[in-house]
Amino acid sequence: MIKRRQFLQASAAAAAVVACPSIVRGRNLNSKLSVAGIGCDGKGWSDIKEMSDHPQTQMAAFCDIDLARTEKVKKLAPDAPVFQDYREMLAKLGDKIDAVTVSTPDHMHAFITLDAMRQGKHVYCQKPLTHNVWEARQVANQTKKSGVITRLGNQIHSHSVYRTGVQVIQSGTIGKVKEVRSWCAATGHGKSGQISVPKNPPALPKSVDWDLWIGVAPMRTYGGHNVYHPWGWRDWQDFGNGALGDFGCHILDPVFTALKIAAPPTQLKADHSGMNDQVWAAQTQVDYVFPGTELTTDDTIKISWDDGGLLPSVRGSHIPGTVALPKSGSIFIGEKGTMVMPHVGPPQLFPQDQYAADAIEKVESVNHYHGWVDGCLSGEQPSDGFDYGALLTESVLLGNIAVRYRTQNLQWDAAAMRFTNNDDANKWLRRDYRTGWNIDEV
Ligand SMILES: NC(=O)C1=CN([C@@H]2O[C@H](COP(=O)(O)OP(=O)(O)OC[C@H]3O[C@@H](n4cnc5c(N)ncnc54)[C@H](OP(=O)(O)O)[C@@H]3O)[C@@H](O)[C@H]2O)C=CC1
Ligand SMILES: O=C1CO[C@H](CO)[C@@H](O)[C@@H]1O
Repeated sequence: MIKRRQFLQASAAAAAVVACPSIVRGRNLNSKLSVAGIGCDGKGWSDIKEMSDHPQTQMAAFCDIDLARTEKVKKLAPDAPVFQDYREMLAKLGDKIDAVTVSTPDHMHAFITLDAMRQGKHVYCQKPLTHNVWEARQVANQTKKSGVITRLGNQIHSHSVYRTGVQVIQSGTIGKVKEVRSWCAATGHGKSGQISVPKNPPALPKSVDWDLWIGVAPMRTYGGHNVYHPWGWRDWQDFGNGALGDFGCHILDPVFTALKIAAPPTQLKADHSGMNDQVWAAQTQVDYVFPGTELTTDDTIKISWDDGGLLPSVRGSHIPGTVALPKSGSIFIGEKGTMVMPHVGPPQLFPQDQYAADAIEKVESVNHYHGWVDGCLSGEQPSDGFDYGALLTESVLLGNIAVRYRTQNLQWDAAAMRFTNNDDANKWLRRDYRTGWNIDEV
C-alpha cells in the first residue's frame, strides 16, 4: 500500500512534471498533512493555530528566528522540534514535512516560499506575497513548475462579507462597474515610532538571530523592540511595504475577485505625503487603470487607492452626501447603483430606496486555512493560489513604485515587465540581494 508521504510527494511531483490542473493529482482524503510553521508569533501564531485545528493536520516542526517567540507553539505541539533557521529545518526534516506556512515579515516571503516550493512543499504564505514585483513573478513561475497547492494568507477572502460583496457584483445587482475607489485608514509609517535609523539602539536580545531576520535585505543594526522586529518592519522600505502593501491585498481582494481582474494595471499615477528614503509615506494616493473585464462597463477600469486617513475624492452620484463612509473599504460605482464594501463589514447598496432590504443574499464564510489543508490533501487548488496572489501583489507593489514618482503617469508593460515611459522606475522592480541570500530567476 502506498504510504501517506509517498502519496503526497508523488502527487506533488506528478503535478510538477506535467504542470497541469489538480484533477490529475488524485485524492488522499483519509491522510494527515504534516505542516511546519515558519514565523511562530504574531500572525504566524494564528496561522499555525488555525491549521492545527484541522482534524487532518499534524504540526511537524516550527521555526522562528526569535526563540523567545516560540512559547505558544511549544505548548501547542510539545513534540515538534523548534528551529531558528528554516533551511536547517527543511534539511533535517524535509522528508517529514508536506507543507509550510510562511508568516515572516514581507522581505522574506519570496526567499522562503520559493525554496519550499522547489522542495515540493505546499505553501500558505502571508500577504503581500512578496516584497517586490520581480519576486512576485518568480513565485508565480515556480508555482507552475512545482505544482504544489498554494494559498495567499488573505483570510478575509473566505469571509462571509467579502464573499457576499463578490456575489452582489457578479450577479449584476448594480449593473456593470464603471469605477472602483478603495481606501484604508492605516498609515505607511508610525508603527515603528521612527522615521530614520535609530542612533543608539539597545542590545540585541539573546533569543534573536539578527542575521537570519535581516535575510535578503542589506544588513543594519537591530533597532530595539518593535522598531523593525517584531511589527515595526512594515514602515521600512527595506522590509515592508507601508499601508498599501499591508492592506492592499486585503482591501483590493474583493475588487479583483468580484471583477475577475486578470491582468496587472496598464497605467498608474500616485501622490504621497511624508516619505523619506527609509520609511513609507504617511499618506498615499494611487490611480490605477486596469484592462476591463466582462463585469466592467468599459475596456478599461479605474481603480484608485487612498490611505493614511484619506477618503476617496469621488463617491459617485448614488451615495447621499450625508452617508459616512467606513474607515477602510471600497466603493464599486455601477451603472444602476453603487456598492459600499467596508473592510470586513457587510456590503451596502445605494440608492437605498432602489434596493429592497433583501436585495443582498448573504454568502456564508468558509474556513480559509482549512481550505488550503483540504486542497493539499485532495489536490484541488483553492481559487486564490499564488498565481492570483502574485497578480494582486504585483498590482499593489507597482503602486508603491508610482509613489516614488509623484504625479507622473507611468505606463506598465506587463508582458515585458517594465515601465515603458520611465526607465528609472524599473530599478525598483527588484532589489539587490545580500550575499548568501540571492534569489535565482525561475
Ligand atoms: N492576514 C492577516 O490578517 C495578517 C497578516 N499579517 C502578515 O503576516 C506576516 C507577519 O506579520 P506579523 O506577525 O505581524 O509580524 P511580526 O514581526 O510580529 O512576526 C513575524 C514572525 O516571523 C518571525 N520571523 C521573522 N523572520 C523569520 C525567518 N526568516 N524565519 C522564521 N521566522 C521568522 C518573527 O520572529 P521575530 O519575533 O524574531 O521577529 C516573528 O515571530 C506579514 O507578512 C504580515 O503582512 C500580519 C497580521 C495579520
Ligand atoms: O489585517 C491585518 C491587521 O493589521 C495588520 C497590521 O497593520 C496587518 O498586517 C494585517 O494584514
